[in-house]
Amino acid sequence: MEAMSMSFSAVWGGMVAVAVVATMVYGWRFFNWAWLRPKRTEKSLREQGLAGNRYRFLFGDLKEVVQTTEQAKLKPIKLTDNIVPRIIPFYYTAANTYGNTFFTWMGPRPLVHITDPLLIRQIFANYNQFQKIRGGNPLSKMLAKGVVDVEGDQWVKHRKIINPAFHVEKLKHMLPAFHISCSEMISKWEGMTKGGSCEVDVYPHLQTMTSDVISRTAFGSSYEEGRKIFELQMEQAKLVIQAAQSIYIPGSRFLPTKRNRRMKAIDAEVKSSIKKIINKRLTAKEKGENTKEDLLGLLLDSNDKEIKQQGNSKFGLSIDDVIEECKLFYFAGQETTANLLVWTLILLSQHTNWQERAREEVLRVFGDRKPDIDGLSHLKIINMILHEVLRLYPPGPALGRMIHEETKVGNLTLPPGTFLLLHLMLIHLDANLWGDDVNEFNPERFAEGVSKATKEPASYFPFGGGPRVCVGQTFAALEARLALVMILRRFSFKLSPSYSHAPHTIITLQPQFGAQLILTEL
Ligand code: HEM
Repeated sequence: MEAMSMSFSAVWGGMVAVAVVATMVYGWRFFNWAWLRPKRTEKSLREQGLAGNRYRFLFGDLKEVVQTTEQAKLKPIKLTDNIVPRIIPFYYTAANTYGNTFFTWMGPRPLVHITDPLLIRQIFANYNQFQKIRGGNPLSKMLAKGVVDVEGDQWVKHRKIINPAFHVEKLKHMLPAFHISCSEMISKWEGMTKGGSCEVDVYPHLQTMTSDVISRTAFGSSYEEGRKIFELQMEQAKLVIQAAQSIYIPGSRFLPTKRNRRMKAIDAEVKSSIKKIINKRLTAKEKGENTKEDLLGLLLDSNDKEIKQQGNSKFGLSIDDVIEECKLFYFAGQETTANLLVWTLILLSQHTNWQERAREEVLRVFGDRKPDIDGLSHLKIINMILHEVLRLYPPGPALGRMIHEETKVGNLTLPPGTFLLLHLMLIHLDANLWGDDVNEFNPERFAEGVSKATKEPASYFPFGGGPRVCVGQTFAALEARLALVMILRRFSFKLSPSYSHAPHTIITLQPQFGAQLILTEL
């Protein structure tokens, strides 16, 4: 009996000892992660001459970034004001305090801010070393994975299969789908103006149009189902942003919170809808039916070709991969193009001389004719205008990267795990690069092309750069040009007195209170 009780207490004692050691190990790891490592990094960055914020336990600058952004969003600004302090108030103040390259803290991670165009070009070129930011809440991935979410050989494989779907030769066949979506929007506006003028918040209309374009071009005849997917993806985007604005506690994605449950339900529904569309398509293909030349069809074809060429299915995408790519097209291609169009209409409302010049060009090139790919590719004034809008209002004002091993960036040596923020917009607004009129809307600066518009040719990055440059760039340019042609031909427009200038970012750069314009039928 005594022996039994002794062995019980020995076991109990052992368990307590294990628990104490485990607590100490995890406690130490946590302390190292949340305090010692960031402090060591801070010391090393300062020793290398880089200025930045003092590290604060666990949250770093996260709370202030959220607070200052919320604060900035409370008030609209004047049309002539610099928009940077409203969009990234915290980083704007830090840049003014510390200079061009500096660091802040994203939780316990150092965030090094880069505003040197040559350095950014190097980072884009070395895409294996400088990868997309990972970590945080794994549920955020539910919005879209696909090609944006892979690195190294996997990225090469995805990109190789996706690229052919976005060749201009293929996009040509999507022009009718662009045209239908755009005509629907124009008809709605005609219904509102009834031959005269009226105030329209054009932003939601442009969003519907660009989502319709993606629904039609991604899934062809199944675009009604595509629309439903789009709505679900929009809801998911809002939930992902909420999740991204808080520190992620490992394992908390499994908790049955309202947000977690909704995110998982949306993900399941989106995946199942896309799977149904794909299965229908595969059955049609097996029967030898003519499958449409939409993004999904092109993706499936390109995938088949790659597998046949390499003789092994591991070189192709799985059906789950294809689903993720389709989800990604909504996310990557819809808001971005809607934002480009909405800022274009806002700027042309202010700068009516450019609106007139653009309209003259449209009437000269097309008259009443249906816009074709040739004409759209030769619109010089419209092209200059779109370049200038993307300079002043890039849909992605800054891009994130991270490093996984000690890496040299310029003359800095950064530790593994460092995040980098590449400030495209700050470069687009740098007077040293663009001249004293940098804050003015002046499409003329692009009259001789992008390379002649700045003192340093590699200073314009609305579509990113290097091998991971936006795959949908020509798609977006074509869609935006066509939409502008159709709008300019039918309406003149100016800002309504009820418009408040309030650019803000929800992943992309948007007008916070909409875009109220007075449309007048021509
Ligand atoms: C005005 C419209 C658009 C802008 C300004 C834009 C901007 C960008 C930027 C800046 C990147 C690079 C991101 C980074 O390096 O971290 C990117 C990547 C990407 N974009 Fe776009 N985009 C637009 C339209 C589109 C469209 C219409 C699609 C597809 C339908 C699309 C699909 C993608 C994809 C798939 C990637 C990831 C490429 C990769 O990682 O290899 N984008 N875009």
